[in-house]
Amino acid sequence: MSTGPEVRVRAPGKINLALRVGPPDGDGYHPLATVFQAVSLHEDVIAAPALDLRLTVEGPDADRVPLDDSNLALRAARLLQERTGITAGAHLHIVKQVPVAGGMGGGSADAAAALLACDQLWGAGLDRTELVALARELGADVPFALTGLTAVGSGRGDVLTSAMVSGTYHWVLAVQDVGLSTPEVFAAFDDDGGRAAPAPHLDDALLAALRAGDPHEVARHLVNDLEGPALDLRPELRDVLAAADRAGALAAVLSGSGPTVAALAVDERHARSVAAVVREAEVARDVLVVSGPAPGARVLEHVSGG
Ligand SMILES: C[C@@](CO)(OP(=O)(O)O)[C@H](O)COP(=O)(O)OP(=O)(O)OC[C@H]1O[C@@H](n2ccc(N)nc2=O)[C@H](O)[C@@H]1O
Ligand SMILES: Nc1ncnc2c1ncn2[C@@H]1O[C@H](COP(=O)(O)OP(=O)(O)O)[C@@H](O)[C@H]1O
Repeated sequence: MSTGPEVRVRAPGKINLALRVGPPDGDGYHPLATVFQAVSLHEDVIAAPALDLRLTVEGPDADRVPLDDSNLALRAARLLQERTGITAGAHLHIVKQVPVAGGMGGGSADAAAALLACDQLWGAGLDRTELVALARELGADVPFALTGLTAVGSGRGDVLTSAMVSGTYHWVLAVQDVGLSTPEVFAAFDDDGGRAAPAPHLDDALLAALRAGDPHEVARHLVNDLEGPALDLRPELRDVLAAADRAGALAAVLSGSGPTVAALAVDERHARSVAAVVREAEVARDVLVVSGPAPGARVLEHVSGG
C-alpha cells in the first residue's frame, strides 16, 4: 500500500521497435502494426484527496504541459468519474520525465497512471478489462501504458498482444527541445503516398529476435514508416540518426511520430559510450540511457523520489 492517503502510480514511456502504418480510415485514423517496448523513463502521478479535480506538474518540460481540460491525466480522471458516478475530487501531481510531444507516449502514460491512481484513491474497484476499455477511449497509446513490457499493437495500436522477450535491451535516447505533432506527422505520411499504403504487416523476424534475446538481430529489424515523413518535417533529425550511427549504435530509429531517436546498444556499458559520443555531437537537448522492457502502470509500494 502507499503511505498516507496519497496514491502514487508509475507508468512507462515507450519506444516503437517497429511501426508499420496503413492508409487512413474514414475517421482519419491509421491502422497500425507495431511493436511497443516500455522503457525505464517513466511518469509518476500522485493522486491526493481534494474537493474537485486539479493538476500540477513538475519536471524539465513542465511548462509545456497543458493544465486545462485537454490534459490527458485530467481527462482520465473525469472519464472515471463519469463512468462510475463518483463525485469525489483529486489533486493530481505529475512528476514528468518523458519528453513532451516526443513520440514516447508521455501523455498516454499520464492518462494510464491517473486512471489507476484515481481508481485506487476513490475505491472504484474497476478490473483490468474495464480500465483498458477506458484507456482506449482516451488515446490509441493509453492501453499500452497500462500493460507495459513488450507488446504487439494492432488496430489503431490499441489492440495488444504480449510479445515473448528474452533479456534486457539498452537504449540511448536523443531528446529534442521542440516536439513534433502526432497528427501533423500522420498527415505528412498521407501526403507522402500513405493514402495508397498497403495494409500494415509486421516482419516475424523482429519477434523471433526478441524471443532469442539477440540485440544485434533486433537492430536489423527496427523500422518506422513515420520516419520519412518526420524527417521531411524536421530534416535536422538526419544528423541525430547519423550521430548515433557514428557513435557505434547497433541501429537507430525514430520513436513513434518523433522527434526522439532511440539507438540500440549491445549492453549498458556500450549504451553509455554511445551516449557520450552522441552528446558530444550536440544534436539533442538531452541524451539518456534507458532500458526495457519496463512494467506497465503500477501502484508504488513505497512513496519515494526515484
Ligand atoms: C504514433 C504513435 C505510435 O505509437 O505514438 P506517438 O508518436 O504519439 O507517441 C501513436 O500511434 C499515437 O498514439 P496517440 O498519441 O495515443 O494517438 P491519439 O491521441 O489516439 O491520436 C492522436 C492523433 O494521431 C493520429 N493517429 C493516431 C493513432 C493512429 N492509429 N492513427 C492516427 O492517425 C490521428 O491524427 C489522431 O488524431
Ligand atoms: N499529460 C500530458 N503530458 C504531455 N502532453 C499532454 C498531456 N496531456 C495532453 N497533452 C498534449 O498532448 C500532446 C502530445 O503529448 P505526448 O504524449 O507528450 O507526446 P507523443 O504523442 O508524441 O507521445 C502535447 O503536445 C500536449 O499538447
